[in-house]
Amino acid sequence: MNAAPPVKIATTNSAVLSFVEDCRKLFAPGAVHWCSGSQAEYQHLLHRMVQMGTALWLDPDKRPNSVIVRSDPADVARVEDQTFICSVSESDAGPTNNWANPGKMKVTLERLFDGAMMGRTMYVIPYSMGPIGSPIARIGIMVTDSAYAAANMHIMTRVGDEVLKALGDNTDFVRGHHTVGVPLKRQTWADEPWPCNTTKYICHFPETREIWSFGSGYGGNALLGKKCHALRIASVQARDEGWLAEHMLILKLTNPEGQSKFIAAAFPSACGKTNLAMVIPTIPGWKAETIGDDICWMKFGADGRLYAINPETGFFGVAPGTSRETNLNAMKTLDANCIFTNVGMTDDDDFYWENMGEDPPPHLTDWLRRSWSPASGRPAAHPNARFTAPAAQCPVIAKEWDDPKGVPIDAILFGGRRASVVPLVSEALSWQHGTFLGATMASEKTAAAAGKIGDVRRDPMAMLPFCGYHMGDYFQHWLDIGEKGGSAMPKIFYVNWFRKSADGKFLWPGYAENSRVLKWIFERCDGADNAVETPIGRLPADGALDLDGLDVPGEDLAELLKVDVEGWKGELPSIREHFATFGDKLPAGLREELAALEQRLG
Ligand SMILES: Nc1nc2c(ncn2[C@@H]2O[C@H](COP(=O)(O)OP(=O)(O)OP(=O)(O)O)[C@@H](O)[C@H]2O)c(=O)[nH]1
Ligand SMILES: O=C([O-])CC(=O)C(=O)O
Ligand SMILES: [Mn+2]
Repeated sequence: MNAAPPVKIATTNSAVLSFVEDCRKLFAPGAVHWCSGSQAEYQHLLHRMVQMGTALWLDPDKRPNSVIVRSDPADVARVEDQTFICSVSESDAGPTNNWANPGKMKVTLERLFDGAMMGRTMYVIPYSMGPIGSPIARIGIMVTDSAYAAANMHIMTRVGDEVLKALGDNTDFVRGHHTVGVPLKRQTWADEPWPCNTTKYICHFPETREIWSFGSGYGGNALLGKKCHALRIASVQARDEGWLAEHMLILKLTNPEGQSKFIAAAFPSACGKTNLAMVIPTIPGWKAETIGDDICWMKFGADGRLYAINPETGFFGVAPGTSRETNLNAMKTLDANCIFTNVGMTDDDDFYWENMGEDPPPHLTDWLRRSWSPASGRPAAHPNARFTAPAAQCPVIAKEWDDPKGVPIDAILFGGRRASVVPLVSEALSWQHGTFLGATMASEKTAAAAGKIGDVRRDPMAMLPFCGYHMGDYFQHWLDIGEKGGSAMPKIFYVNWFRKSADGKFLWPGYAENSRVLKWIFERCDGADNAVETPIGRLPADGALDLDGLDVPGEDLAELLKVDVEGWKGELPSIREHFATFGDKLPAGLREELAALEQRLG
C-alpha cells in the first residue's frame, strides 16, 4: 500500500513535458510522480501523509477513509498581503490588488524555488476545472511537493490521465507551481508534520497564465485550482473571452409544482455560501439541491442565456458552526472519504469543532495538538478549520451538478455580513443597478483570511481578494455582459442574513429559514406581483414573504425589511470614497447609479 504507484507519463504533449522538466531541473525534487487520478494513488497520498506525521486516521468504523491534519499554527488561512498580481502593466492589477513587476518577481521566485523541493516528491497534477469536455471547462497542470495539496486536489478537481487525454497536444493550460518551501537537508532528510516557510508568496501572472505559490500548504494558498486558477486567472480569461468567473455557490430550487430555477450567490469567504448551497427549505413542498458551493463559471449558451458550471468536484468548507441543525447535508457529506484540517480530535478518533451541535467531550486534542477540555477557555478547532469532502457524497447534489453544458441561471444574489442598514432582501431595479449593488457590497471581515476580524470592508461581488485584474474594468465587464445578454439576463438580488439588534443578536434565524427568501426570489423570477419599489430597490410587498410558522417577533421583521433611509444616506460618503479608488476606470454606469440612489433617497 505504501509504495508509490509506478510513474507513468500519459502524455506526449511537448508543452506539458517541457513545463514539467523545467520545474524538475529548477526545483530539484528527489522524485517525480505523475498523478493518474486513481483511487490507489489517493490511498497512497493518505498513507504518505500518515507516515510523515502530517495526518492521523480517524476511526475507520465511524469515519472510513478519513484523516485529520493539523497545520502549522502560522499557516491557517489565505495570506492576502502576500498575494500578488504580476501583470505586465501595474494599472492592470488595479487598486485592490498587490502588484509586482513580473520580471522582478520571477527573479525572486526562481531564487526561492531553486532547489526548494530537495528530498521531496514533486507531484505533477493534471486537473480539469469543470466536467471534462465541457465548453466551459479549463485545464491546468500543477506541480507541488505537498502530498496534502495533491490529496486535496484529488477531491476538489478532476485529476489525472483523462485530463491529459482531453488536453491532447493543446498548449493552452494554466501552469501552477507550488512548494511548501522547505527543502530537506541531505544529512538527515528530517521533516516536519506541516512544513511551511515564514516567507510566503502567492503570485499570478495573468498574461502567461502562470501561478507561483511559495511557502504555504493551506487551502486557497496551495490548492491552485481553486482561488488562484478558477478565480484570479480565470477572471482575466473571462474578461478577454466574454464570460464570468465568480465566487458564487449554485443551487437548484424546485417549487411544489415541480418547476425549477437555478440561483447563483456571491457571499464573501465564510459568509454562508456552503450553507445556502445545501439549504433544506422549511416551507412545505419546496426542494433545494446543490450544484456548487464556492465557484461559478458562466458562459452564454446558444439561446442567449447564461449557463453555469461548478468547476470543482469537492467542498472545502468552514468546519466550525457546521452542525446537524445548521447544515445537515454538509454533516452527512462528511461521513467518509474526507480530510479535516485544524479541527479538534476526540479521544475516540473523531472530529470536533465549536458549535457542532453536540456537547464537547470531556477531553480531546485541539488543533494545536494540545490537551483540551471544555474548561480550557480556548477553541478546540481553529475558526478557519476546514473539511475537504467529495461533492458527489452530498445527499442533495443535483443531477445536473456535473452536466457539461451547465445550468441556466435565473437569479444572482449578492450578500455579506452587515449588522445594520442592508435589509434582508431587495431586488435590483435593473442589471446596471444590480452591478452597482454588487460593486458596493460590504461585509465584516472573517477568519478565512489573515488579519483583523470584524472590520467592515467593501468586497465587490465577494471578489475583492480574487479578481485578477483592475476592479474598475471588472465592473465594466459586468455591465458589458449585461448589455450583451439583455432581457435574458438573470435578475439580481441583494440579501443579508446577518442583521443584528442593538444588543448584538441576529434578527433573522438564517440557515434553513433563508429558503423563505429564496421562495420570494423564485416568484419574482416568475413575474409575480409581490414587490414594492423603494429608493434602494424592490422589497417584498406586505405579506409577500412566506413567514408561515416562523417564530420571529413582528418588530424584528419590520426592522429586517425596512428601508433605513438615514442609514443609506450615511453609506453614501463611503461609497463615493470606494468608487474614487477606481479613478477613471469607474464605469459611467456606476456613477449614474450612485447619483440616482442619492436622488431617490432625497
Ligand atoms: N447567522 C447566520 N450565520 C450563518 C448563516 N449561514 C452561514 N452562517 C455561518 O457563516 C459561517 C460560514 O458559512 P459557510 O457557509 O461555510 O461560508 P462560505 O461562504 O461557504 O465560506 P468559504 O468557504 O470561506 O467561501 C459559518 O460559521 C456558518 O455557521 C446564516 O444564515 N445566518
Ligand atoms: O480559499 C480558501 O482557502 C477557502 C475559501 O473558500 C475562501 O476563503 O473563500
Ligand atoms: Mn470561498
